[in-house]
Amino acid sequence: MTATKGLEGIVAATSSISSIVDGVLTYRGYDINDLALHASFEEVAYLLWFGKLPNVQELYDLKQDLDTFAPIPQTLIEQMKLYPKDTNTMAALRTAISALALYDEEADDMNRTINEKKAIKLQAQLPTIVAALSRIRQGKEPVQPQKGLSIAENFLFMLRGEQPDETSIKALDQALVLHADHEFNASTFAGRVTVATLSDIYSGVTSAIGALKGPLHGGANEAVMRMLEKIGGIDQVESYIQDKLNKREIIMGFGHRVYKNGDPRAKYLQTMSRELSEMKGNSDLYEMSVKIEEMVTGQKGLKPNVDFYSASVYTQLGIESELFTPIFAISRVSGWTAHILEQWESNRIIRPRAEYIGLHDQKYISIELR
Ligand SMILES: CC(=O)SCCNC(=O)CCNC(=O)[C@H](O)C(C)(C)COP(=O)(O)OP(=O)(O)OC[C@H]1O[C@@H](n2cnc3c(N)ncnc32)[C@H](O)[C@@H]1OP(=O)(O)O
Ligand SMILES: O=C([O-])CC(=O)C(=O)O
Repeated sequence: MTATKGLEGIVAATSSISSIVDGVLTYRGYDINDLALHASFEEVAYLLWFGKLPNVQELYDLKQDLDTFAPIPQTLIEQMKLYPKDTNTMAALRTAISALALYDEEADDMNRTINEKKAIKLQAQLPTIVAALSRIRQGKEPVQPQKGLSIAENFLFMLRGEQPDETSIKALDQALVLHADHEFNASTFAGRVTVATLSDIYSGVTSAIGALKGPLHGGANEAVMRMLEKIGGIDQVESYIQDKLNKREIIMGFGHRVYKNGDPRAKYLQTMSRELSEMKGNSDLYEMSVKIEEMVTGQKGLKPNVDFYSASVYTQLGIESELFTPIFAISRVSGWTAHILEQWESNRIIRPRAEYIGLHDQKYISIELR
């Protein structure tokens, strides 16, 4: 038995949800480029769960369900108010999603239709929870979700407490489409491992949130923003990045386990970042990001991943950096739950082996003699 560090190149299972072949990302066989330009996030979520794009009636029904499920229990809101105000938002989200299970009488029901309903429920409630966490942290009352809005619009509405502008809604909706699924990424794999023991969907999503939080995965978008803040301005980019490159330190938002010639999602976020900077008449963040990319790609050949330009996009949408990774979760919960449902379709517990490299033939010595 020989281990492969980080399971690189290991095919862990089959899946029909998304694929990355020769750098091309598809959801259920649809090219991400097509979906990014034409599909709404709700259509994409439906596609991931049910394997086909919805027709008008199916999309209408899904939106009705999302509207019905979007409010969260008042008791959960009261609990969230007791979380420390300066806590990490992903840690708070992980706790809240775990707690949400306690208010769902069907949490442990393994019926397929009921689990599909729970997937839609989680998708509907995650944005409500993230917006509520943000407002509570700022000492404000959470805003109730409004019926008839898209997930992107409703989230921005609950966050800001006022109707968002069309540009912000469009940008966020496209970002949600781009982040929805990505075959066996770390958080999806964590979710699948959890539910393969026949544990419940909330446990699977809680595990996935825990894995997404890390800066080598979803947490990188927040880390990119922290780096941009630390650099401070275009004139400091060169010395800061050069120093990191010389020290062979990790630069957040670059590199990828699967894409070696660039992440197909990054260009949309870059375009979005540029367009927002042109609209706002302030291109500082965008120009800093471009300069960083020139240096990192130029010297190391590493390309920006989905997290790099999302940082400047979300900041220009007026969203605080603590919400960047939770927004990733708002999108990815569609993929996580689709994978959980797929895992159960032909389940087997996920239990690989370890290559033992520890000591051998140790003899027990009683405690007084150690
Ligand atoms: C949604 C997402 O999860 S996208 C990824 C988000 N994560 C980040 O942006 C964090 C920064 N990036 C990284 O840490 C890595 O590129 C990962 C975690 C994404 C992928 O990790 P791996 O597949 O294990 O990359 P791996 O270590 O094989 O990289 C190859 C080489 O490039 C280097 N490298 C990879 N990414 C970076 C980076 N961002 N900055 C500097 N060097 C890097 C590695 O140090 C390694 O160098 P070496 O061969 O001299 O040891
Ligand atoms: O696939 C990965 O390893 C990480 C990633 O880009 C994602 O989850 O979107």
